[in-house]
Amino acid sequence: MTRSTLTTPPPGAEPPKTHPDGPSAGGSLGSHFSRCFGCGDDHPTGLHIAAVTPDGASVEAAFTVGESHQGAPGLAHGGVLASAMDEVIGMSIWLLRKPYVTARLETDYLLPVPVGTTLHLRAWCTGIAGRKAYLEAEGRVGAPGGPVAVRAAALFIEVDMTHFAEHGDLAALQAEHQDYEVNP
Ligand SMILES: CCCCCCCCCCCCCCCC(=O)SCCNC(=O)CCNC(=O)[C@H](O)C(C)(C)COP(=O)(O)OP(=O)(O)OC[C@H]1O[C@@H](n2cnc3c(N)ncnc32)[C@H](O)[C@@H]1OP(=O)(O)O
Repeated sequence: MTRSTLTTPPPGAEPPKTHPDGPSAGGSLGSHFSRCFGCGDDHPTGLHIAAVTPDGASVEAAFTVGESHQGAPGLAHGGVLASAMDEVIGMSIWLLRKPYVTARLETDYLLPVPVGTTLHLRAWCTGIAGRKAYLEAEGRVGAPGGPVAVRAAALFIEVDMTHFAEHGDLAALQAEHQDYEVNP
């Protein structure tokens, strides 16, 4: 991965501490929002990514590139692949049960990905420094051990729930996150 210094954990970064309320090893993560483009079951044209955590610390998902994901004829659009990376990275940091948002996403495209290909996605956190979380992801062709087609590195920033209330749709947030108080 040709990641930049901005997505590389600084000296002294700590390993992530997963939350006891998060899924245990082998568990599925579920969707964080039903209309999310990446994972929402109710999104009509979304990616519908469903992930599991093999170890409670990283996430894995399979994503099959469809007709609606094309850029060049018959080949996946790079922005769609970056979205899939962003989604699994976001899922992996959600294991900490703290709200984070993407601040920076770097993507390496190593192989063309034809329509019909199933990418085996994996994401994990490489360190936490204050509000900053450093994360990586990869997409492998055809099998979990297949050739790497896409790699990503990201910087996510921890926010509080008011971020979503102030900038987003508070009613939709409350409808699906009753367990969170916006102003505790
Ligand atoms: C519905 C409810 C769900 C609940 C939760 C569940 C979520 C469960 C999974 C989600 C799965 C979805 C996966 C997709 C995730 C998305 O797509 S999120 C959507 C896309 N991202 C955004 O909309 C974020 C937009 N940006 C912002 O809101 C603000 O810029 C940020 C990122 C919150 C930072 O603003 P801020 O809080 O004012 O912080 P700021 O002081 O500017 O920066 C803090 C530090 O980070 C650094 N930094 C900030 N931005 C950058 C950058 N781009 N590059 C490098 N460094 C940066 C700063 O330099 C600063 O460093 P230090 O000076 O401390 O060393």
